[in-house]
Amino acid sequence: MFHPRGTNTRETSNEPPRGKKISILGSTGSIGTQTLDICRSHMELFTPVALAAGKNIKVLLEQIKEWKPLMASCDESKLEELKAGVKALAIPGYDPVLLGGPQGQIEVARHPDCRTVVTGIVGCAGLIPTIEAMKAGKDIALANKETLIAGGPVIAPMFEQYGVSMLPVDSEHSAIFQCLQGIPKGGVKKIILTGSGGTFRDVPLEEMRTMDPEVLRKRSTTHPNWDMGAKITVDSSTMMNKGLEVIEAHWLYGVDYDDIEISIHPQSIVHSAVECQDTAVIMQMGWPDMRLPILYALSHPARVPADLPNPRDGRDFGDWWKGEGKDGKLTFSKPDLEKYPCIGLAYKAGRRGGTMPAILSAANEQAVELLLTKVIDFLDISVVLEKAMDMAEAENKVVLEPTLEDIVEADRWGREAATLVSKTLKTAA
Ligand SMILES: NC(=O)C1=CN([C@@H]2O[C@H](COP(=O)(O)OP(=O)(O)OC[C@H]3O[C@@H](n4cnc5c(N)ncnc54)[C@H](OP(=O)(O)O)[C@@H]3O)[C@@H](O)[C@H]2O)C=CC1
Ligand SMILES: CC(=O)[C@@H](O)[C@H](O)COP(=O)(O)O
Ligand SMILES: [Mn+2]
Repeated sequence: MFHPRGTNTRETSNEPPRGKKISILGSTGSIGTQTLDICRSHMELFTPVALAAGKNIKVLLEQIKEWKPLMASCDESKLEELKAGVKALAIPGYDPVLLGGPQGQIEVARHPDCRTVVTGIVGCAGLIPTIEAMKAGKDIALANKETLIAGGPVIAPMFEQYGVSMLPVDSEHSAIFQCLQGIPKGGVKKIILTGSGGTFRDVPLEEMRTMDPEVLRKRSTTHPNWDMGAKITVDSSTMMNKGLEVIEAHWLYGVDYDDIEISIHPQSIVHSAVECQDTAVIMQMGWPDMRLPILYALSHPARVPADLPNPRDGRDFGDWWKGEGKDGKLTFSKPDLEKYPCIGLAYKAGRRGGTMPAILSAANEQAVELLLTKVIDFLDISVVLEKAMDMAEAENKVVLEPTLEDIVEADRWGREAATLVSKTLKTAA
């Protein structure tokens, strides 16, 4: 039942890496900028050689000025602006390769000098660059969970085929990976994914139903503990993030859905746990700070010194042990599946397998976009997703042994289905 695949790494030395060259997809986002923070604090260990951004040219140019990567890419519509910006920097002797669009991301992902690609792009847009990176023999430091959730059936066989690893950056999966170090094969019984419960964790469902939809929408883009991009923050509010993480854990660790549990842990101090066959439970703890999982994905198997105080108040993790303030308490409870229907939908999609997770994840990306653009309300999200999954069954859209083309098509169809369903909702209203 438990068979780690992509996390079987080719690293053999416990010594810290020296000058490991990395590419970053989504360098201007939350994960991307924190990866560069880690490079900055560990200059001798990690060197970014290629950066891929979307439309944020201002931040990309600041990064180019600081890091002088050999290659940079951005959205096609911004390429001329990027070229002009780099020219205006007038860095003597510096002449990087500048690219645009999906091909630019692919070239960054498979840059000949890079060893590991940090995938901090958001959504299924990361699928093809990640696959191309693996084909080029690059290790993946995976933040972009949507890629593995949609592409799992195609990506899983590639670990052995190309001899590459996929180490988790997602905090829960990093926690599991850290807990697994030293547990012998066959020693694990169950994975316990912790989740904060999101911004509405203390608001009863009945009250949410009576709240102003604009208030719900605005609040759903805030997180009680983590500072992250908009899409994943909304996913935390619906707890679809945890549902997606169940599917991510299935693919990363080869674990059955029956052996993955979710626990609500409002403090986000325990990042996940592994229950062993002998009933021991091993947890990994730390501040809600992505810099640690990013660092570990890049330094594994070494543990390198780092100074990572709580990003929200600057305290050292040692302060936590003194039981100061609210952090002195750790609580755990079962999720309310009526309040968080997305959890049930994710288990259902995962168990169905094939392209159903790709359909669900794509429909969810679209539903979040429709929420942020005020087309649907927060409580509509799970309704849209359930209807999209039903539609996929009714129209025989689930391919059980998909090719990459089937997954790309499932992604396209899932978005379209969510849009169609959302129109039905509005008409009904
Ligand atoms: N943030 C976090 O703490 C965590 C994030 N993750 C996962 O990491 C991934 C990134 O999340 P996060 O950093 O929060 O997201 P952000 O929204 O902060 O950043 C997304 C990055 O991807 C780029 N981007 C977005 N869409 C596209 C596209 N279609 N093509 C090319 N580039 C694109 C953006 O470019 P630009 O801004 O220049 O337009 C930006 O650099 C997600 O999959 C998320 O689930 C997982 C665990 C924790
Ligand atoms: C930081 C990280 O890994 C996120 O996925 C985080 O876990 C989101 O918080 P929730 O626990 O609320 O989903
Ligand atoms: Mn997570």
